[in-house]
Amino acid sequence: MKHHSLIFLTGFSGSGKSTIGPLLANSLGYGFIDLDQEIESKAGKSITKIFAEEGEQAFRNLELETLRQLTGKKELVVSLGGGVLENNDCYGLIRENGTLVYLKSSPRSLARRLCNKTDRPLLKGEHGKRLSREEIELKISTILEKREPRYATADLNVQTDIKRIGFTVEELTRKIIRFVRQAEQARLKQQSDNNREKQ
Ligand SMILES: Nc1ncnc2c1ncn2[C@@H]1O[C@H](COP(=O)(O)OP(=O)(O)O)[C@@H](O)[C@H]1O
Ligand SMILES: O=C(O)C1=C[C@@H](OP(=O)(O)O)[C@@H](O)[C@H](O)C1
Ligand SMILES: [Mg+2]
Repeated sequence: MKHHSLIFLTGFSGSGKSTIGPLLANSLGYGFIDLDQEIESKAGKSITKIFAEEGEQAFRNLELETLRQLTGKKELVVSLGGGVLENNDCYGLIRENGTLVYLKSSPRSLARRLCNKTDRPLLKGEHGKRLSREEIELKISTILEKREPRYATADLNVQTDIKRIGFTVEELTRKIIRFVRQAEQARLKQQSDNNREKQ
C-alpha cells in the first residue's frame, strides 16, 4: 500500500539529495535513510570500491535489494542515488509505494559542486582519470539527457541552482506537507465513497 509520507528524493549527482535529505527529514519530523550509505554499510565497502571490484551491475542489484526493504514504511525521507530511477523495477517500487521528489539542478551547477570530488565513479575518465570541470559538465549533460524524462515524472520538484540549502528545505517542507495532507484527504474520501456504494 502506498504511503504518501514515504518520500524519495531523486535528481542527478550533486543536486543535494544527501545534504538536504536529513535536514528535510528533521524539518518534517520524519526518519531519514540515505540509500547509498545503506548500501555501503551492507557491503562493508565504498561505492567506488563496489564499482571497481564487482562492477556497476552488482551495485544496481544492491540498490534494488536495499530499496525493496524500504517499501511499506511511512514518515521517512529516502535520499536515492542519482541512477536509481533507470532501473524499471526500482522505478515501479518507488511509484507504487511513496512520493517522488525531484531536486533539479543545471549541469553547470552540478559540475561546479562535483568537480573536486573523487567519490562518483561515473564522473571519472578512462582508468579512473580525474576530469576537468568542463569535461564533467559535458558528461553530466549527456547522462542527464537520458535520465531527465524519469526525473520529470516526480510528484513534486524544486530548483536548487541558485537557492540556499535552507530555503530549499523550507520550500520542500511546505510542498510535502500540503501534498501528503491532500493525498490522505483524497484517500479517505475515496474510502467513504466506496463504503457508501457498498451500503
Ligand atoms: N543547493 C546547494 N548549493 C550549493 N551546494 C550544494 C547544494 N546542494 C548540495 N550542494 C553541495 O554539492 C555536493 C553534493 O551534494 P550531495 O548532497 O552529496 O548531492 P547528491 O546526494 O544529490 O549527490 C556537496 O558538497 C553539497 O554540499
Ligand atoms: O548517478 C549515479 O548513477 C550514481 C549516483 C551516486 O549517488 P548520488 O546521486 O548521491 O551522487 C551513487 O549512487 C553512484 O555513484 C551512482
Ligand atoms: Mg547522495
